[in-house]
Amino acid sequence: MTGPDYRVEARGVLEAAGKALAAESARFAGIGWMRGTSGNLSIVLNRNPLRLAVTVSGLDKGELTSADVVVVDEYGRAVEEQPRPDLIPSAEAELHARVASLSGAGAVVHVHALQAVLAGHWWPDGIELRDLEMLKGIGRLAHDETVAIPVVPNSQDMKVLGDDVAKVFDPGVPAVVVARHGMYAWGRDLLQARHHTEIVEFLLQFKVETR
Ligand SMILES: CSC[C@@H](O)[C@@H](O)C(=O)COP(=O)(O)O
Ligand SMILES: [Zn+2]
Repeated sequence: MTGPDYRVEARGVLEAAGKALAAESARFAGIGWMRGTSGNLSIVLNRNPLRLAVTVSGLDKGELTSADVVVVDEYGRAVEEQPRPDLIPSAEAELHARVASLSGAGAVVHVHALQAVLAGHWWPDGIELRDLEMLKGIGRLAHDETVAIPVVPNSQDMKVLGDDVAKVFDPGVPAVVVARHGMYAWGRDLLQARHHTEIVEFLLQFKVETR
């Protein structure tokens, strides 16, 4: 393992990740993008083998604590060696791992943000955007360039969802909409993943409201 050895540094690393994930969840819940138990977040702890700290499943995302975090592998399965092996990782942990692996991102955000769901409804084959200043916030041009946010159909099978995301994955677009479900966005760290989430939701709201 090239990153932190969980048996030695595990608790400190995981606690810091759990603290960051809980704070970020509360932030997204506060703006209505993680209503109820919806949404989940992850931070990549190690690349090879892939290990992510992911939020636990089924809790109110506005009320997570730093302990509500699980270490998962590339299939989203909880690894054996961790402080709380009894905790259940997010039902979507496998998709987080797939996105992290496809994109090389350091953090992945999944929110049930309404404009993403509406845009996925209107443009199920991809959402085209152009000539908007906010496109610069996802590393694209504000003028004369068309950027398409990919859309995949929803599924309860994370392998199917992951394969669909892989088919439409664009390394120049740090987000994908899951139709009738929500949005995944990612970045080099949790802060950039947050920024991408906020910017894409803004862009999608513009698109929906000007259709
Ligand atoms: C109303 S939450 C629906 C869930 O199935 C899922 O889509 C979600 O975002 C949260 O799942 P979780 O397992 O708590 O991470
Ligand atoms: Zn979801």
